[in-house]
Amino acid sequence: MAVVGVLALQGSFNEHIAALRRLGVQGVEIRKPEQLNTISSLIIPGGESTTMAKLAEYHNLFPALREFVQMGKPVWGTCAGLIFLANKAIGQKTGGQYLVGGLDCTVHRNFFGSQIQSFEAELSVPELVSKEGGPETFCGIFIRAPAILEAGPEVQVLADYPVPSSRLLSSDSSIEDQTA
Ligand SMILES: NC(=O)CC[C@H](N)C(=O)O
Repeated sequence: MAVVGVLALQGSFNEHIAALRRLGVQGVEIRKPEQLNTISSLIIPGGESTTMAKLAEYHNLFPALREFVQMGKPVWGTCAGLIFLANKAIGQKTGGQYLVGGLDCTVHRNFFGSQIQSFEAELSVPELVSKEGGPETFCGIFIRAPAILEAGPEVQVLADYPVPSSRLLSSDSSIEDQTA
């Protein structure tokens, strides 16, 4: 059975392990730097990136996570996990937070607002359909979701969500986000 590591500090790691199980893949909880040596791919789940970063720092995970990414091993980031993987983040709490980096993009931490503004939207995924078949759209679940505001030339965008230009203006990078 294939094995995938799931960073299990905070957030939806159980849900990711359950999703892997449904696909016939074993998810292994990762909490310590040395455990990264036992896996060849990793998922960083959604949750709360500031809290997750503090826990990762406490467990001295950042150097090992950065090395894992730099080795070119596959890493999937969901929501807070995406924030971890971004080279640059804006809208952070005072003092900022550590990032793993490796994904050439700028992410806005709480671009779509607070928890109560969470929503679902059908996203068109032509690239996935042409490669893998399946339905034309994918249901995106935006739970206090971050947004990628800029992506480097090597980043392949599989789906996007149109936002009103007023929203872009109100997500000024100089404003620190205190919404948690
Ligand atoms: N669903 C999520 O993972 C939300 C992430 C959240 N915006 C954060 O900063 O961590």
